[in-house]
Amino acid sequence: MRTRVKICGITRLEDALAAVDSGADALGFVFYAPSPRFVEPAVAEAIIKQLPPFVTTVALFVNASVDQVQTIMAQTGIDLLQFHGDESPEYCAQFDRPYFKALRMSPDIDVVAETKRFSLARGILLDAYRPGVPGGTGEAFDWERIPSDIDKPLILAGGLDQSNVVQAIRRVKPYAVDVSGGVEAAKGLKDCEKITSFMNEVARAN
Ligand SMILES: O=C(O)c1ccccc1N[C@@H]1O[C@H](COP(=O)(O)O)[C@@H](O)[C@H]1O
Repeated sequence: MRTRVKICGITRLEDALAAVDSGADALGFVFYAPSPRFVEPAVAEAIIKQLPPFVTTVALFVNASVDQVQTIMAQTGIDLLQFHGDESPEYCAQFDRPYFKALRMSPDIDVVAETKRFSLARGILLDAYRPGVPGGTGEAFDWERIPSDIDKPLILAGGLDQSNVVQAIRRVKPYAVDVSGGVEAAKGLKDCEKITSFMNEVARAN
């Protein structure tokens, strides 16, 4: 099966359209104010309204209030929620929208047990662990640590770029890959050539 691609940290329409033109399946919008990729909901709304059909839009949250998630869902019409903090399964499941849960690969994490805990998640995203930083570190983790018996679609993230994504796909065989820093010109600004190269490499791996 073809590996799906999510390009995260979209803040500009031109980056969104470049990602779509290159074949990205999903676009991520970061609604976590401390992130350099934070996008105002009104800006995300304007971008989303100009997208062609059949592109999945994803809202990324880190320990957001219920009210914030609901407000952004209503304003942007986002398709899918990505919870990248310490949210509980009950918290994640309360919204009227499908979600996937990000797990950070801390030294003692039990990925299989955590995946079972988030039984209603549509997928599990695995990201690098750096204490005190919820994500978007640009760092990869040891893919050998990924258990083979995860019973949900696996989204691989963390330090992916054009130089390592083929190896990552062939080793891990994820349902999807998620990239942010690896296709940027500067934090929050995508580089169209890097997006194209990344997408070409994903196609080569499949
Ligand atoms: O992108 C961010 O700034 C961010 C902030 C807080 C939580 C997650 C964030 N991004 C997600 O982190 C992973 C890995 O990103 P990278 O490719 O290593 O830069 C990815 O899922 C982003 O969506």
